[in-house]
Amino acid sequence: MKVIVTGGAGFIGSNFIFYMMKKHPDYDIICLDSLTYAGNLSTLKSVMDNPHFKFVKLDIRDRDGVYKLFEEEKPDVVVNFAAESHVDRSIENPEIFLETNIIGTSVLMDACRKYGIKRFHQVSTDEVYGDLPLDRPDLFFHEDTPLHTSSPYSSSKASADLLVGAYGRTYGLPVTISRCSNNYGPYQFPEKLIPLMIQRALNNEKLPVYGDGENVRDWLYVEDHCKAIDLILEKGKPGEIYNIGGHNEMHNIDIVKLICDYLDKPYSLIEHVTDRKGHDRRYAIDPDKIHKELGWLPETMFKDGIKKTIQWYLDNKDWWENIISGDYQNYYEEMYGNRKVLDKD
Ligand SMILES: Cc1cn([C@H]2C[C@H](O)[C@@H](COP(=O)(O)OP(=O)(O)O[C@H]3O[C@H](C)C(=O)[C@H](O)[C@H]3O)O2)c(=O)[nH]c1=O
Repeated sequence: MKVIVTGGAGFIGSNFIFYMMKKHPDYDIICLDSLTYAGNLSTLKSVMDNPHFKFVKLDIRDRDGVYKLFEEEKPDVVVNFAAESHVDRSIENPEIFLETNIIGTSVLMDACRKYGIKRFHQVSTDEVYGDLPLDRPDLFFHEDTPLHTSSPYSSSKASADLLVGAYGRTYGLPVTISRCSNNYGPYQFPEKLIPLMIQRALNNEKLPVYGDGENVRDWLYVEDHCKAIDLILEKGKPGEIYNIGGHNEMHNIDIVKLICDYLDKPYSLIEHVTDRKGHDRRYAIDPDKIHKELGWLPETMFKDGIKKTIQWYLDNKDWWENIISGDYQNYYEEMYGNRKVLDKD
């Protein structure tokens, strides 16, 4: 089995490569990644010399490059993790989100059509469903919940999902889609809530919580997510969508306080700042379908996953210190500097 993993030098993609190489040591894995700011070759150093692994630096928008790769490699399966994924960046600069997330996905699927494929799997997000109100804890996203996006990021992912469905129906491409909730774990780029707060708390820097901090996210340990995708590749039905949630809803402010507690840092570091534009209030997935049909359930309790994650960032300071130096630091200071500190009451 030959699997192309796009975006494999990023957070979820790299964790998926590690998971697959352990679970299926006989599979050949090709990582296709353009190494944007969020992709890191150093993340993949433990697999670089494995004869079943190959890294190819390529942008999924590069049609000629993608076709050439497919012609040479004749992959059986493509799992598309490659995406611009950060909501705040999409609000500042939507264009690259549309190009990579929509056009890039269509280029990959055109290559699949041209060279043949057993499965094209699209890694998507629960953000395509929009948000749920805080005062209706009885409501959850289901696979047939209407798409109702808020940000340029989620709109680009929803557009890609629609295209994937269309390629399945019109061209008979064997496609599946998964929509996950918020992932956390090792190798996450420190612009996302959990690693950002860990890294800043360790440096005794202010912890910027958007708005009142009551927004809810459903946290999924990245390895559980990887297991679910592997199951979908093995047992999922072409044409189907599977939601993958952690069944673990938490308010942002509680996560930030928990990180302070683990790192023995004072809550006085926490600063409520201008809210994200269009900020989704609550995400919550009902994982019933993937549980009933494929037997998947999240295995990692949040209290264990967050401990493992914090410990990983403590043990791998070199990895993230390297990443946040230089350009990223300047970018972050600019973004963060634009946010006003809100009064406490
Ligand atoms: C960076 C940051 C975030 N936040 C808030 C904003 C959100 O309510 C929550 C999580 O934010 P983050 O940007 O880490 O993740 P989401 O916007 O929920 O989106 C993430 O999860 C979905 C499923 C994807 O599909 C996205 O690709 C992924 O980025 O913390 C703050 O309060 N302060 C901060 O400095």
